[in-house]
Amino acid sequence: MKYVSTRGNAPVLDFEQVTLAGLASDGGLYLPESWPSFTTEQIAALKGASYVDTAVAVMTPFVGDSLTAEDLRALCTQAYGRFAHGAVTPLVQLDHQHWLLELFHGPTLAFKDVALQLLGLLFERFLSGSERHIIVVGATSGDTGSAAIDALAGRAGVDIFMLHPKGRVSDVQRRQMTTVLAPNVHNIALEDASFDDAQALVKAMFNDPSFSSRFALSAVNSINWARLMAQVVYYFYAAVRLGAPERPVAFAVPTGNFGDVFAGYVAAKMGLPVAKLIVATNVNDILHRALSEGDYSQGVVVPTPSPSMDIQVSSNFERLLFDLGGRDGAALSGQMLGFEATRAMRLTNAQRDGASALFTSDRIDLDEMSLAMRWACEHAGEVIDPHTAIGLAAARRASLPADVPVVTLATAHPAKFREPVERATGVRPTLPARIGDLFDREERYASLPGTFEAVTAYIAERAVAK
Ligand SMILES: Cc1ncc(COP(=O)(O)O)c(C=O)c1O
Ligand SMILES: N[C@@H](CCOP(=O)(O)O)C(=O)O
Repeated sequence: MKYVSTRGNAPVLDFEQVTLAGLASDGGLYLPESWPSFTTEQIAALKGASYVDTAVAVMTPFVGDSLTAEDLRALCTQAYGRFAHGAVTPLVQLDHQHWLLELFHGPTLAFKDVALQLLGLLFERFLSGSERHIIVVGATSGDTGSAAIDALAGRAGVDIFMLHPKGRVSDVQRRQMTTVLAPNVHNIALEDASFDDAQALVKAMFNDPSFSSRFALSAVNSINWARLMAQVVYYFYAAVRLGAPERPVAFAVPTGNFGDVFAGYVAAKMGLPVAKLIVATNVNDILHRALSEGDYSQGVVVPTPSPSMDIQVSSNFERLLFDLGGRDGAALSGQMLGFEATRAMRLTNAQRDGASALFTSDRIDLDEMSLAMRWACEHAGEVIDPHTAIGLAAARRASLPADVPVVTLATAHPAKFREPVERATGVRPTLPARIGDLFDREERYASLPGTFEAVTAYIAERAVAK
């Protein structure tokens, strides 16, 4: 499998290269040069398959020659062996039509672990036997940071610099990052910044030749293709359990950077019968406006009780626009450069029509989010986190035929967001025993102004050069 950049002007790479590269050198994002396709029989053969078996089957076409089948299986077995549930991503039924797909049974209690546990092992595998030392730079609104740090802490050949917006992640999320004291982990709290500012700084580091030529930069955000590839798996795993390939299934996805729901789009392109992908946003609703009105214009980020979705520039939307716009790198590059200059763009008719065939969207406000948490607790006995609640609220409001199962992606454990959960439901979720002492652990992080100069100077002082 070969990978091409959305902006059409970067080298074509194989899977190993694309995993280590992260962002494309032309500022674009990599994606496969064509979508692998599964027949109905191949999907039916996944019935009863374990999570690891499903993962191997779904990811094999993407890894190409970079890993043998045995290697891929061994890495998946190791990555998913750390999950606290035997099904890895279990389904829980809420009522006759609605299910939760619990993606938070990994080490750091959010869906990010599904991909990042594997990505950490892929980095190790691809770096082993070489002298290379990679510098991972990442941005987090709370969950990617802890999952990436857990996956990379103490690994040889890697340093990780993780930027989070100071005061805009939950206390549990912050401590899950800042209490990891391994020498290769560097947490940076950006003062007066949003996640979007942090993400823009990360992209600027890749795009700045004088900085990026000094270090072997790599990415753990969903700009890295390998992240999305691993997330495609649970769409297959869930849909097959609910009747695919004979019965189409809809998914409601709490959305911010558009990575998780883009993985659903990839699953559909591969032949999985997906009835609808419901993109659920909080009041930071750039994606809802883009999908419902064609208006992709950046608003001011409003802090909410679902901080991981407080995002107004959704990196992976570029991948969708590229694919829907006929994969014209030059045209997409022009569209994205226009957005970068004016912070606004209109979707083309082809992009809008293409998106509306599969996607629908909704914007969920604070009251609707709390009501969904209360409904899940009172009617199904499930305590859910604010992000999941946004997905569930949109799922319950979507108009879908009654015979289509609707799966809401449960993206985080409620204990990561104890205050809003307790306010809505009266239940204060407890931290799982393995991190029960989180609030007794020592924290370490640097507070920096959110400027390119301050952050790159800090990294350059500590990072191993090429
Ligand atoms: C708990 C949680 N839910 C939903 C999202 C949104 O996912 P995505 O950014 O892939 O759209 C995030 C952050 O990515 C998250 O951490
Ligand atoms: N919600 C994320 C934001 C970054 O998203 P990513 O999927 O691109 O890594 C977070 O929790 O950090």
